[in-house]
Amino acid sequence: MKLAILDDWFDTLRTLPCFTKLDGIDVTVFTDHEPDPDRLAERLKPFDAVVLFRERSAMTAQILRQLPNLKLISQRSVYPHVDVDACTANGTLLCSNMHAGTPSFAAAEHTWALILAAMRQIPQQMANMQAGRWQMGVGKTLNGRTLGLYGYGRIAKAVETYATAFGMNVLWWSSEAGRARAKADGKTIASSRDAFFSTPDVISVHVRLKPSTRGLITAHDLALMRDDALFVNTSRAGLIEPDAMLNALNAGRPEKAALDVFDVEPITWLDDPLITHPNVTCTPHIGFVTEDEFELQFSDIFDQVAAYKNSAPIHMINPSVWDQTASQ
Ligand SMILES: NC(=O)C1=CN([C@@H]2O[C@H](COP(=O)(O)OP(=O)(O)OC[C@H]3O[C@@H](n4cnc5c(N)ncnc54)[C@H](OP(=O)(O)O)[C@@H]3O)[C@@H](O)[C@H]2O)C=CC1
Ligand SMILES: O=C(O)C(=O)CO
Repeated sequence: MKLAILDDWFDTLRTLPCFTKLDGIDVTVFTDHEPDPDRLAERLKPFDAVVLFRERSAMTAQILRQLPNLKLISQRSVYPHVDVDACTANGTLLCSNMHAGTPSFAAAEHTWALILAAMRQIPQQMANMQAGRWQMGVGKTLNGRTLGLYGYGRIAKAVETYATAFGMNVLWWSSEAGRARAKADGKTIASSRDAFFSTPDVISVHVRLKPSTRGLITAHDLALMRDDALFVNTSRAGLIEPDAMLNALNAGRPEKAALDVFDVEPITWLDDPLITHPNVTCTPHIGFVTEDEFELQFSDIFDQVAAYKNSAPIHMINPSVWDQTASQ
């Protein structure tokens, strides 16, 4: 069996203990990204199976038509960048690890790393020290402040548990269905969407990107935020209306942003006005990048590949789930 792993840009999977589950399988790891569909199809022709590190290479009908011998696609998490109908037409089995590992703790912890770094100006304080300057940037205490959480899903709930430990008040907003679930769980929901944006000291967004949530957070929403507030995004940049984040920071509302996700990843140029903005704390999409999380998630993926090779039963999810989720 020949397996291609796509978009493992830093060749990290090979270092995981669970990689040994692929023993006996001829594995090729592609550390570059091939954006051209026909060239990607050409690249994949020799392979029986493909593992998608995340939603970077779309498995479209155009590609799958050229891969009649592709037997298995296993993708981490669930995104709509794999054409389910084309897989069915092709006889390609599509699996995900979605129901096994969840990325909630790693991403939630990283959300807090960003909040703390921004509130205490840690990157700036460290840069000053390393430049030989002993200066004191005055930070903000979290205790007693209000955290606004947008989206009532796995990561938002994990983020909330740490907020409680910091003595923060939590105010929620989500889709109507999310708000109904939050209300049933006894959470405090903002009286209106506008009230949600105008009240908190920190707002963190935890929503999936799909056609209906693209541009969900608008320039109007950001302009409602306090002029001393922090906006945090570890979900997807496409949830924010194009250019709204930079314009809002330049207008001074919110004061700061802490970002793990960007419109184009990886960035390939210097002087990006958002990333180099003095009021932005940023990281290169590392919310889920921990040894523990990788092991948890790819262990499932590699089990599926090995099960397929050994003709053993594979954990599958209902294809209709693919319609419910999406990303960039
Ligand atoms: N930075 C990183 O490395 C990582 C980022 N992520 C990202 O974090 C985000 C959250 O993931 P996770 O918590 O697992 O997702 P979940 O699916 O558990 O939760 C998503 C939430 O979004 C809500 N939602 C959906 N549509 C809307 C809408 N129109 N308005 C408001 N809320 C809406 C859902 O509510 P409902 O379903 O009730 O409508 C749900 O509460 C995702 O974007 C994911 O891609 C995840 C892991 C790592
Ligand atoms: O699982 C996710 O949504 C991530 O951002 C990591 O790819």
